[in-house]
Amino acid sequence: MAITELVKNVLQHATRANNLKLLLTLSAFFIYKYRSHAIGTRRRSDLKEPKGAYPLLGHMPLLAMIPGTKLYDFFEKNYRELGPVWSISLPVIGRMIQGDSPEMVEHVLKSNFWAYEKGPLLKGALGDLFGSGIFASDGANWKFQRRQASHIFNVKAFREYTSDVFVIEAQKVLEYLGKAADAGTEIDFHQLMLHFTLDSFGAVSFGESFGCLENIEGKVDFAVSFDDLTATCSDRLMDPAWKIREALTSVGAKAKYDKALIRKHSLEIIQRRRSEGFKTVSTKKDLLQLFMEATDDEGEPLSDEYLVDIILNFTIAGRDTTAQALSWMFYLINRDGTDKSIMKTLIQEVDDVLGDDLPSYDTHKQQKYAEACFNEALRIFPSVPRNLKICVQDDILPDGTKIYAGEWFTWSSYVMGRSEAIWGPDVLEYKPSRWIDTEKPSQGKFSSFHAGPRVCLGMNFAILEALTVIGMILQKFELTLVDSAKLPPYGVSVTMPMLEGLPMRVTRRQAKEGGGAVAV
Ligand code: HEM
Repeated sequence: MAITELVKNVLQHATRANNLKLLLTLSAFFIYKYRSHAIGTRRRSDLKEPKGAYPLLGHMPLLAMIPGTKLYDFFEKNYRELGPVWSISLPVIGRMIQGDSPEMVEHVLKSNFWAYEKGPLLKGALGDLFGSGIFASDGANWKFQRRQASHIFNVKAFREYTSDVFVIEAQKVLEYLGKAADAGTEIDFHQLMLHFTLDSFGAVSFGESFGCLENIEGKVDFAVSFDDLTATCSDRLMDPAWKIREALTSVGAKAKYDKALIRKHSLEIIQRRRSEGFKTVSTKKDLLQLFMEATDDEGEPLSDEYLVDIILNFTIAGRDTTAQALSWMFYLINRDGTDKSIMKTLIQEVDDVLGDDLPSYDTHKQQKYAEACFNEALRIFPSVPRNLKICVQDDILPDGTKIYAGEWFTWSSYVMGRSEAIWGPDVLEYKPSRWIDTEKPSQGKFSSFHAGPRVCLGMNFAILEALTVIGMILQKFELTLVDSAKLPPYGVSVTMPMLEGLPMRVTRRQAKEGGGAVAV
């Protein structure tokens, strides 16, 4: 009753002049309240912040002005100037507390795991890509998928199956390199690796390659839609108004089209598998078959839509990350200033371990130096350079910083991988030897594969895939950068793509007595 009276009163006095006064008073109130931080966020004068916050908008204008190819440099600069803990506030998204130290990362991802989640904002932005798959899920749904997948990834037959797939797909890479070497044409190594990992994933997931390596200069619809949708979803993470932007531009319709194409293609494969059954001459099964044979907690088989989500999540998780790491590794080894003995040691190991033979599931365990090269590249250019989790229970970080429910904890493996305090004075040097005969760094120190209960499930899978293709390429070819002085610009995404690819030249290795280089 009292409210009705109040509303009546306000309406009676709601002249144009009064409305203006009310509006001005409210605006003044909000501008004063949010004078140094974004609307909707808590004021945190206890935290260091980069200069340039606006009333109501917080750091949004500052972030919007940073060119995409300099985003992580902004984080690195703040780390140097403000220390490992600092914060920004953004409208709609909220307050982000950056904590770039191994202790903080271990605290959030391991010790206090249940106080942090992916949260609805991430699910909304990435939902078209991830659906209800493992990446965007929390709680019971995440737990169920993690349990299923952990089991499957440990099945020996599956590991052997993947190993065979990588060899078959890497052979197609060699054919392409052979042609480029003979014709003397430059290649885009980054694109080649993206094709290799997508085709390998097609074969591992669905039992059939997507055919990208057979059509390198052309376009495969699935791959194009997959890339475009990944880029669209990544852009959403930087733009609180993405829904409006997409509704007003053609981006929204294209995202719908891409999502429909990818899902239709995946569903067709699943339905074909259901009607025709799994044809195999051995005991080896692909990922789809293993998940189709799995049951949920009630003992029911998984639905087709759910299977699509699961398989697509694995493809997204494993495709770009591994291809990017391989590309940055070949860049780092060949760039000006890198010790030339690194490549020689790597080739020597390939010759010693593989000779003229094809790699197998067992040989990759002996490629210790190649694995060190791969990890060292992931330290300097982590495939997931920046990450975030939303706090769901008030918490205190190891340095005493409070973090309240609804605020984000963010961290950057890119920044930590370049920190002298964490890695020592030679941090910017590409130095695989730091991985040899030393204790494995903690997950907090080397966080490129994440940490704690949600640590990357495909780490060994990625290493196996990488070592297979590295070994097979170096058995037969020498690769050099077209411009060894140029740092390839990175693109802003959830991962770390090379914006302009990686132009390389390729020559055949000279045949050597006692094995090593042979003709393709
Ligand atoms: C160099 C290659 C790779 C890197 C650097 C990498 C890194 C990561 C990172 C940082 C995460 C955490 C993401 C997050 O939750 O925000 C992650 C999660 C995950 N990765 Fe990888 N990954 C790689 C390859 C792979 C491959 C090949 C697969 C699959 C075969 C895979 C499967 C997964 C899955 C399923 C998760 C989600 C785990 C969970 O939420 O419980 N990854 N990976």
